[in-house]
This record gives sequence, C-alpha cells and structure tokens, in this order.
Amino acid sequence: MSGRNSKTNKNSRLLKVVLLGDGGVGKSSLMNRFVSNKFDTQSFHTIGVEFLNKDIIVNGETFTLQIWDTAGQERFKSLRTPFYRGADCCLLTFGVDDMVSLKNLSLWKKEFLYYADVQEADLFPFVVLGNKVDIAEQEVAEEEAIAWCAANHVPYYQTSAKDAINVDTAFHAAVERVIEQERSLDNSARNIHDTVDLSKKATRSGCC
Ligand SMILES: Nc1nc2c(ncn2[C@@H]2O[C@H](COP(=O)(O)OP(=O)(O)OP(=O)(O)O)[C@@H](O)[C@H]2O)c(=O)[nH]1
Repeated sequence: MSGRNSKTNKNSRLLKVVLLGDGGVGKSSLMNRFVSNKFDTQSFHTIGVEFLNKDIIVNGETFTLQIWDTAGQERFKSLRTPFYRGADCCLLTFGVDDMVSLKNLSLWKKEFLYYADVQEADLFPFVVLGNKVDIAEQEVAEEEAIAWCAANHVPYYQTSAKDAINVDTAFHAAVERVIEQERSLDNSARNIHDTVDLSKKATRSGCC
C-alpha cells in the first residue's frame, strides 16, 4: 500500500472513497486526473492499493476525500480486499471500450459489499463511472450501462480521465451520495424513534 498527500485538513470531514473495476479501465488515471489534473498514457498496473487525498467543497462543507485506487487484476484480490472496510463510498468503474468490464460490475459490487462488511447494503452509496468516452470505438452502448445502473439504483457518469470529462463531477456526486445516504439513515432512525415515543404515550394514557 502506498499513499501521498496523507495530511488532512483539520476543518474538513474525511471520507474514504474506494475505486473498483477491472484492470485497465482507468481507475489510477481517474484518481490522478482528479487529484493532480494529470494524465499519463503509460500508466502501470496497480499492485495492491494506493491512495491520494484531495479536499473538495460540497454544499458549503469541506471534505477531504481519501481516494483508494485498487488493483483490478484478479491476481491482486487478496491485496486489495482488506482495504474496503470503513469506506464511505465506492466508485464502480468500467471502460466504455470494454463490454466485459461492464458485465463485471455486479461481481465488483458483490466483492465490495462482502469485504467492506456493509450493514445497510441497499443504502450504501455507489456511483458508476463509464470511463474512456473519448475513444471513438465504444463497445458498450450507453443504454446498457444506464440499464445496469437503473436496476442497481446507482447514478451513472460517463468520464474520460484523458480529456478530463466529468471527472470532478463524478467525485462530487460521490460526496452527494454519501450526504443523501446519511439523510435517509437519519430519517429512518427518527421514524423509529417517533414510533417508539408514540407507543409509550399510548401506554401511559391507557386508562384501565
Ligand atoms: N483513451 C483513454 N485512455 C485511458 C483513459 N483512462 C485511462 N486510460 C488508459 O488506460 C490504460 C489503463 O489505465 P489505468 O489508469 O492504469 O487503469 P487501472 O484501472 O488503474 O488498471 P489496474 O491498475 O490494472 O487496475 C492506460 O494506458 C491509460 O493511459 C481515458 O479516459 N481515455
């Protein structure tokens, strides 16, 4: 595991964001585009995991995103899975030039939920990135990606790390998903609390 920029801003909230997807879909490139605004055509396969931090402001609040870029190749599975635990959000990534990488999103989601040991799997904030939209010959029809995302209730962003398309937007969306998830968990906790209070009241006011 390696990381840079690991200092965090004291006034910000730290969010752990995990990037998952098949080898070569562009996870490292997306992280580098987002954090350093750079793109390298000669990137190497990630071995295990790497992380970088970046501060962003969403809805007036500062967040330090700790972005964990994982190795997509199957042979590195045992090196990446221990790092899923404690994640606040997961970016599932595929390449629009690679149909198999879209098909594998279900396996990535499943692997993540298993090793992250997520309690409320249905509410966990995932975002899907269809990367390399700059490539003219795409194997994945947009409708197919949209259909997978609709079935899984996950927002979809078409990105290009190479041409810096939608990369910032997708990371902002990840934070917004986390905020939304917290709101819905708060609301359901409040509803449970209200229900309990009502039943208490009913017992107290019962006359006989
Ligand atoms: N055309 C194009 N190429 C890209 C884009 N993003 C990444 N690439 C290229 O795709 C190759 C793989 O990119 P990586 O970022 O290393 O992919 P990865 O998903 O991190 O791969 P693993 O580390 O093996 O999991 C590199 O040659 C990149 O330059 C993109 O948006 N457009």
